[in-house]
Amino acid sequence: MNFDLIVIGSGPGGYKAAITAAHLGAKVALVEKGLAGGTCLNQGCIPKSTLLHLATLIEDINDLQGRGLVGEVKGDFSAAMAHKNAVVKGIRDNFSVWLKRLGIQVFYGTAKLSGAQNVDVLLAENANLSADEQVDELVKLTAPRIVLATGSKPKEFDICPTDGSRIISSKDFMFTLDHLPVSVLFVGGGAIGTELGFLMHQFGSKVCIVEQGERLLNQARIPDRASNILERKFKRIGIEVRKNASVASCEVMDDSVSVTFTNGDTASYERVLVAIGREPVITGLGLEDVGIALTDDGFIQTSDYLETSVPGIYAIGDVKPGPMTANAALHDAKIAAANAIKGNRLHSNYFKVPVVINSALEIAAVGLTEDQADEAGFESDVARASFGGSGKSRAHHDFEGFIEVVHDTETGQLLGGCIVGPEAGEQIHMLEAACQSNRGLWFFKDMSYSHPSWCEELETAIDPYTAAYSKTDKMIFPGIYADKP
Ligand SMILES: Cc1cc2nc3c(=O)[nH]c(=O)nc-3n(C[C@H](O)[C@H](O)[C@H](O)COP(=O)(O)OP(=O)(O)OC[C@H]3O[C@@H](n4cnc5c(N)ncnc54)[C@H](O)[C@@H]3O)c2cc1C
Ligand SMILES: NC(=O)c1ccc[n+]([C@@H]2O[C@H](COP(=O)([O-])OP(=O)(O)OC[C@H]3O[C@@H](n4cnc5c(N)ncnc54)[C@H](O)[C@@H]3O)[C@@H](O)[C@H]2O)c1
Repeated sequence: MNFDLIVIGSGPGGYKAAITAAHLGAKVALVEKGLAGGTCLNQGCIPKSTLLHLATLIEDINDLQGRGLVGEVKGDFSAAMAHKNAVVKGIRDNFSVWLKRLGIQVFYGTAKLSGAQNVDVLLAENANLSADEQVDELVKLTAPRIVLATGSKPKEFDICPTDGSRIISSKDFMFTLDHLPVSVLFVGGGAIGTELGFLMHQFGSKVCIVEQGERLLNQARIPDRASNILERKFKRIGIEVRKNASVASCEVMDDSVSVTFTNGDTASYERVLVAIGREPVITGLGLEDVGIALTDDGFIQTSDYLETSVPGIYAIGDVKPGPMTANAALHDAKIAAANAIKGNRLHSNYFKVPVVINSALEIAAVGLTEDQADEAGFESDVARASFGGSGKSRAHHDFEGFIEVVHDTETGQLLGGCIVGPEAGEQIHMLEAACQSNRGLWFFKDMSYSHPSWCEELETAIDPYTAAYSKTDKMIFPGIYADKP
């Protein structure tokens, strides 16, 4: 069967690439061997967001006790997991219909490259089909362009190998955990440790996070201030954090896991959840047969156009180097699909892609941090505001959080920033748009805001700086302030 484009994997990378190509007029095949929607829909973003919404509501409602609300709210973990399953199933059941409407042909089966323009699909043992619907059939697809979007899986920790029961991964958490453990140790204080750790704490588990690095969320794009405020809140609400530490040994007992930490301390937990990162899914894809080069750590190597070492084959999302987020996979997908159909023109640029963590505080960042801006040669400065004094925070009785706006002191160009606080993951789009405009700091000055709103603090943050630039008479940016000397 001939197509213009074959996409392997139906996660956010795969489905967005298929849709983008279909919108550009291409005849597209999409192949999926597991559950439609990939990691993000079935064991990542969507189920996590469903559960964390409940966890945050528990906190918000209980924080307002005695301020017009009475009756404490408690989580029901089993019911929450059932609700999460229904939400995910609802989206997944609609998946094929949605893609079919766009003219995309979906094949449920395992794909393997059999040439630079050929994909063999074994239609068998498909999780989306019932036992009677299963077919064991090889379908041969051809297309001049192929997109690999096969995603990633949890990394194993050899000291604590997962058994799907006492020692689990985030995948086991999403698929098999149906009751709330009394206590949980999270190995890894990254995105999963901080998000699922907060979630389980809110439902009533006793949570400890052990992180080998010197801070939580130890990634370049999240500034120290954001990690620190989250850690302080964890301590305040009773989540234990062990930094610069790991697990030295781990023994599974009848009803618990006995753990010795690297500093010699010992403790027992009902469950251990290992979240020390993820690794690309490449086994059985036939990459060696067609000569696709890998990086030293096993990701599919790509050019800035997201093309692999074999012309016409692209790789996107978690399976290639770069941020392992749905946000990045969606960004990649638009670029790779457009390049595949229209010729290589677009480059990936992860500074444009926000990172958002939904934990005890919502943390969102985009662009360059101050350190990254300095390293890149900018004369950077950081404009700051805290939410504590704002009308919205007082109205909502929700005072924690801040805004940092990184900008170039020479030109006022916005370079990036971080927002910590309510709806940070929504507010960050304002900062992202501002960074992409040539209005610099004036972007926030020119806006009219609703009041009270969280976003008006963006103007509060940059106010002292625009005043300073006005005095220099520099008219670097167009806009209502720059136009009127
Ligand atoms: C607990 C958790 C929470 C997360 N929360 C967020 C979040 O809130 N926001 C965010 O941006 N990111 C989040 N992520 C990360 C996000 O889920 C991933 O970055 C994203 O799913 C990657 O998309 P992808 O398309 O590259 O791969 P995936 O979503 O992993 O999809 C790959 C698909 O390819 C299929 N496949 C693999 N091999 C083959 C083959 N040979 N033939 C056919 N099909 C194949 C797989 O079955 C899978 O369905 C989270 C991850 C986890 C684990
Ligand atoms: N909101 C989101 O965007 C979101 C949410 C969840 C997951 N994800 C993505 O999924 C991927 C996997 O998440 P993750 O939390 O597993 O990885 P991560 O890379 O975010 O964090 C892993 C953490 O584990 C620590 N670690 C590694 N080995 C350790 C050890 N032996 N002992 C103690 N700590 C150790 C690392 O220092 C790191 O801080 C990430 O790349 C992340 O981007 C994204």
